[in-house]
Amino acid sequence: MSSEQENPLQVVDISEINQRTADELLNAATSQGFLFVEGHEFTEEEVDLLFKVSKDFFALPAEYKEKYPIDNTNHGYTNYGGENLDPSLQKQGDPKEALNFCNLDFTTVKFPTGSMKKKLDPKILALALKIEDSADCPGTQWFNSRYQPDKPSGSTFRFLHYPGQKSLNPESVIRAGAHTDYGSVTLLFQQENQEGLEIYSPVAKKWQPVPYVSANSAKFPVVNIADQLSYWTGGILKSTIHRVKFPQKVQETGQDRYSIVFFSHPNDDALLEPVPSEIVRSVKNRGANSATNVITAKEHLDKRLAATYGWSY
Ligand SMILES: O=C(O)CCC(=O)C(=O)O
Ligand SMILES: [Fe+2]
Repeated sequence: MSSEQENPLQVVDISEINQRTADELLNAATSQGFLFVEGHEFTEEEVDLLFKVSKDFFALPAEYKEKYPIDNTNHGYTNYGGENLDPSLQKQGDPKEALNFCNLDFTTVKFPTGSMKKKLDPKILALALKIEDSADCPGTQWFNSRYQPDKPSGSTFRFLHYPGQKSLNPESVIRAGAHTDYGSVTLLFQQENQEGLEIYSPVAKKWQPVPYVSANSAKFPVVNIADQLSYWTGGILKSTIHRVKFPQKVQETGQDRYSIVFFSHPNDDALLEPVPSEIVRSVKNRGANSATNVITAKEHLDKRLAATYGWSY
């Protein structure tokens, strides 16, 4: 494994979906809430191409990019300073720009092989949590039944660009304010020498950098648990707080940071109720287990977006 920095996160090989991999995933998801995955079958070429498309887009003139401003479905372009991920602490928006693709039509997505589809299958989490069968839904299908490709969801694909700065102005040291993600699971690609992502580790109880990690030239994407999975599991799965800093090394090189993120959300109408699992029932008074009014995935997303962008619905 090549990484200059120490890596506080587990690398989980998801090429086989079985009880062993599910248990490894559960271990990472219930401790740091962040992990790396290998055996995912995204090719180097695909990822490099996406970074190129992203770089080309952000290099366009502002007048062009601003023709597609973000709307209240979370789709479109956010200009520099246009998003505040930590409104409780930050007065100004983050020093970054972003392009969101929402309202994605998953019914037209063609998977190249059957095995690829299997690897994107949330069944691994059902196995991990040992979800019980109910009259209308086998336990292994509990998550799948809430991710129906023909139904609307908040799933969002996002390009991010943090322009390089050589300034040591403490005001601009945070590139993305501290936050948790709004969906169920997030997948993130980053590039070498553009570090800066940090988690507030539930294990170490302090900020820890998430290094760029690769092996045999394959990049390992970061996977993190987000709010909705924390609700579904009474807080057992950790929706860990994270932010993007401006590390000294990167300030010295003045390097831009580009990241590519996929926020996976269940169908809008999915209820954030506790999953039928002994593991989840055993935790009392946390997350969805203690909620008197169970909310839907969309209600949760709208609430978070309203705080981030100052929108009202
Ligand atoms: O750019 C990054 O590495 C983090 C982005 C992020 O956390 C987000 O957009 O939710
Ligand atoms: Fe995030």
